Amino acid sequence: MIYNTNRSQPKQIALLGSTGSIGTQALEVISAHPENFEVYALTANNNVDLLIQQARHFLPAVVAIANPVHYFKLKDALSDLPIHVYSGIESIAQIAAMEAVDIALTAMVGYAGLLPTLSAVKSGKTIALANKETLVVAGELIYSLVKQHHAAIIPVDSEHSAIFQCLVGEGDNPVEKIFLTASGGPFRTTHEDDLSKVTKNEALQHPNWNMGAKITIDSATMMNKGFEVIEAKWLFGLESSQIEVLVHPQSIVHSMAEFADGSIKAQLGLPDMRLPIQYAFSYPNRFPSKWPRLDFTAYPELTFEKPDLHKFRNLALAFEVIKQQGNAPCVLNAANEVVVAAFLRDEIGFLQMSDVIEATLQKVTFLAKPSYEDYVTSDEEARCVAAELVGSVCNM
Ligand SMILES: NC(=O)C1=CN([C@@H]2O[C@H](COP(=O)(O)OP(=O)(O)OC[C@H]3O[C@@H](n4cnc5c(N)ncnc54)[C@H](OP(=O)(O)O)[C@@H]3O)[C@@H](O)[C@H]2O)C=CC1
Ligand SMILES: CC(=O)[C@@H](O)[C@H](O)COP(=O)(O)O
Ligand SMILES: [Mn+2]
Repeated sequence: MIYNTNRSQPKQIALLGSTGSIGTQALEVISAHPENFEVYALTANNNVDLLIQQARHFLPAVVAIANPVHYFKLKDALSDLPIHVYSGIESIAQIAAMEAVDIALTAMVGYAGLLPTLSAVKSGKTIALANKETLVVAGELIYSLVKQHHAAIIPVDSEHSAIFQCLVGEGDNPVEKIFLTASGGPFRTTHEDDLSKVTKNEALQHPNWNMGAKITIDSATMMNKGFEVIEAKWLFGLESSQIEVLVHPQSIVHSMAEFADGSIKAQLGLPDMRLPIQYAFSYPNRFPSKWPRLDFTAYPELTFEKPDLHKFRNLALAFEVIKQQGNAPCVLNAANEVVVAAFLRDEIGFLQMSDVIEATLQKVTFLAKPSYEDYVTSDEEARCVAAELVGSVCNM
């Protein structure tokens, strides 16, 4: 079988966040299909050594480092190669819009993904979206621009890829409801009273997935699932009442979609992000893979339970902000980035993260119909409020 469908040239991929967990796995996918995919651009923030190594191996047309401190080291290290070198987040946004780019993979973490994603959308690109924070912050704006510029967003997040795969072939059949599965994180069975004592190292031990530090903490607090509810709302045009979170500790059923006749489709597989990344690149085709496959007999029990919204207050807060809309999800995201960073620096405890987020949501000015500039100022205001609450300095 020939998998290079309808194309004489490999798809040119801009890997935004190539040094991270998603970025490095995306490079494995590209390496496995050199006839179909080529690296056009690589970007990072601080890990200049890995970026240099990746650039020398994959020979992209362009590389960029967000933190300008590393620019000269990067430039010097690649001076013998025909690679354009840039620095700053604006240059990453420009790369996402470059003519030659077929797919922009947004694999950078956090609010930093917003500007490059907006740029890719405004250029009508196909975006393989891993950076869920962009849709949390500004989902409404992103989707109005997607429509206007005929861009396409293909989800990479495992749950959303699962639902996307369930929807293929359904045409106009409406989805009645989706079930977003959640592992429950490392503290699923920890008693609520003991959460005040859990450590950073315990929180960084995800039961099923090996991911970057920020999303791993988000999984431990279940903020990740709250973000994913917001992400699903925008990706699939659903009301929050149509989205149910189901704790599924095995992370084998990646999510499910229920249709008008009561039929439920699920997508299953081992917890391995290479599959959703590859599908986002190959869609609407499926390419072969050599990664390990699911052996059902190794998982004789697939279990499901309701999430505990009292214990995991971040998930409850995410449902609250969905009701409020406006800039509330943007504030939620900014406060969360501040508290996760503070928790990772051992400055605050696990439960304080929800306290600070809740207080920040109460203090920041609510805007019902935010523009892009409003999102920028809301993000800044929320970061300052949250920083003060955790006892650190606001740098804005
Ligand atoms: N990891 C996973 O399995 C999954 C991740 N996601 C989402 O994908 C995104 C990436 O996650 P993950 O790969 O785990 O994260 P990592 O922390 O492993 O990697 C983040 C990447 O973003 C870059 N980066 C960080 N800050 C900035 C910045 N300010 N400007 C530009 N680039 C920046 C990093 O560069 P450097 O290395 O130089 O710091 C790195 O390349 C997140 O939004 C996450 O929620 C979604 C589903 C699953
Ligand atoms: C791999 C992936 O998509 C993560 O978002 C994962 O879902 C995190 O696990 P939790 O279900 O614990 O949030
Ligand atoms: Mn996910």
